[in-house]
Amino acid sequence: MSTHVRQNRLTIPAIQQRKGAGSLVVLTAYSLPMARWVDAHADLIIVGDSVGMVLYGMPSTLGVTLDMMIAHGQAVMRGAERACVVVDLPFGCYQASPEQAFVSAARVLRETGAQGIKLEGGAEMAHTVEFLVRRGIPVMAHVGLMPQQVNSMGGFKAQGRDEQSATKVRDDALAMQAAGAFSVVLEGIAEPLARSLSEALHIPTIGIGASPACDGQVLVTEDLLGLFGEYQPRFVKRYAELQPQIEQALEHYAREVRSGEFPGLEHCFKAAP
Ligand SMILES: Nc1nc(=O)c2c([nH]1)NC[C@@H]1CN(c3ccc(C(=O)N[C@@H](CCC(=O)O)C(=O)O)cc3)CN21
Ligand SMILES: CC(C)C(=O)C(=O)O
Ligand SMILES: [Mg+2]
Repeated sequence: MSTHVRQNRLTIPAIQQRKGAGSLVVLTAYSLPMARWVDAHADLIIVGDSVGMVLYGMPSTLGVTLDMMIAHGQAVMRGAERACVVVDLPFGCYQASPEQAFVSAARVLRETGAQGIKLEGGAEMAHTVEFLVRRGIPVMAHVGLMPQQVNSMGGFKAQGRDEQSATKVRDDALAMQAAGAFSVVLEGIAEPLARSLSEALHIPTIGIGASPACDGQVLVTEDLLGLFGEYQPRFVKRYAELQPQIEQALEHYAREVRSGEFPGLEHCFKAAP
């Protein structure tokens, strides 16, 4: 029996090779139970820094730390066994230098067992991505609407809607591909731009608010389950409304505790005979 390298998991090269071979299913997860549910259906799981907004109520992703990402990455790795898993590098742990990015990314891979990292940025991050990739760290790029740049963008605003902005997004994506990224997330960009980029690039494009022509699609899992109601970007489709069910169950429990209906004797331990 093999005691090491248990690899019935989709690999990074397998994901990269899926270019043009049917849509990749990508979802986020932050916890063990969500990772188990998602693992049955997704090719790739992203442990997103959106965790800060979805689970911690932060106003943006800027408050998320590397320690938080590692803790959530560990939980997800315990729950997922067949999907490929990549972890977002959070704001401030990779932008300063290629060396800083390497130390952060190495911690993620070493402490979580995830196969790759994702980082936001375009041409300005190309040198860093090349530095990581040449040292054995698979990098997923993320261009277009970059939530970690919310302050300079003045909000979560779609990108690439005019010629100048489209040229910037295109240059960013091409720079990430040239630097060796195995795939690129296209977030919040004009549809025709996402379509033409998906045709132009030889690495798989994963769209969120991008285009059906992307090589894969990603959504924040809580968004599609109706478990996150703070805001609703245009690109979210709700496949379930779980919040009312949770509210009803909790209301029922509270009512039964107050009326004395719960717990029944069947929920209690008998004395020793
Ligand atoms: N739950 C969740 N889902 C996400 O998709 C997500 C996060 N959190 N956190 C990190 C970023 C932030 N994202 C967001 C958040 C809001 C909008 C939004 O409200 N967009 C509006 C207006 C866009 C515009 O002005 O151009 C929209 O209607 O889509 C978009 C992306 C995407 N990411
Ligand atoms: C939506 C995905 C791509 C992401 O970056 C996140 O969840 O943080
Ligand atoms: Mg993210």
